[in-house]
Amino acid sequence: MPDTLPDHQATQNPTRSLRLGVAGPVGTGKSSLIALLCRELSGVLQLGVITNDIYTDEDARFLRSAGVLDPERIRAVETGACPHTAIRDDVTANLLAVEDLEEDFAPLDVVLVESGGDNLTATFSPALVDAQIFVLDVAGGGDVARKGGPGIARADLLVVNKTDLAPYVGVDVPRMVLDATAARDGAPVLALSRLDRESIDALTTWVQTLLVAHRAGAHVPQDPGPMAPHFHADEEGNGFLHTHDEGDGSHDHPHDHPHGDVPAEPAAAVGRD
Ligand SMILES: Nc1nc2c(ncn2[C@@H]2O[C@H](COP(=O)(O)OP(=O)(O)OP(=O)(O)O)[C@@H](O)[C@H]2O)c(=O)[nH]1
Repeated sequence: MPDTLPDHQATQNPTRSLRLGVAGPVGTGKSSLIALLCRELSGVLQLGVITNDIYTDEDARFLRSAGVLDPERIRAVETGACPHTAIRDDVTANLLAVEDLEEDFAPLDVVLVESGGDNLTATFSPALVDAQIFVLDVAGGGDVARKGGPGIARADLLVVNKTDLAPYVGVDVPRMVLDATAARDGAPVLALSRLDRESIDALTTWVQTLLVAHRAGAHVPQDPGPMAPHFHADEEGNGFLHTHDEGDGSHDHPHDHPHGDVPAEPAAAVGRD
């Protein structure tokens, strides 16, 4: 736990929070990790949460029903058929949501932004978040961290979640952490379980230490780089290859769905890879 958290008055912009992204594949525990942070830190920090879902507010509803934060401080962005585009290329809808939250509950310390459950390489734009956590779980297999993409390699923190399940899925957690640390050139990797008090304390300490660095101007947001090309299924059971190489939301498939904004007409099938 850091010794002191400088208060807002000491910062250049008293209404500007630390914006912290949480990304990772479907079901690895992003919403649960955010709920955990809210439960642990809402007594000492002013928090807000933005969730991204394709065309529901399911994650926001889960978090509101968890009763860990004033429901008014949890807001949903419906992202349309390319959920990662809203956190990577066209971040407007998310930025507006973050700024509204910061204004309505000023001064906020931390705004957590959850990406829609998405593929293995989803990354946030540094235009949207100051830092990002990438969440894997042991159920995805011990190899996944080693095979990783830009989120795994260059997020500010990699979480290997649900370590309590490791004995049931035959994963060697210390080995997985070592592999992940090597894939990240030594950047931090945290083995986490909601049942393991020590790991929860390590997570909250990491966030508070980051907040101190952010307020001191010592934290420099990193761009983990563009997402790797990935596949989306379409309604006919075919699909298209989707890239973010140009960093402007452009990609190589014909389509009529919106990017990063509330969808006018949600598509029926979206590939989650
Ligand atoms: N055993 C165990 N289960 C966990 C842990 N953390 C989360 N889970 C469970 O994992 C499942 C998925 O968790 P979520 O938080 O919904 O995952 P998510 O990444 O937000 O899911 P999407 O938003 O659908 O991508 C839920 O059933 C959680 O209860 C943990 O530490 N241990």
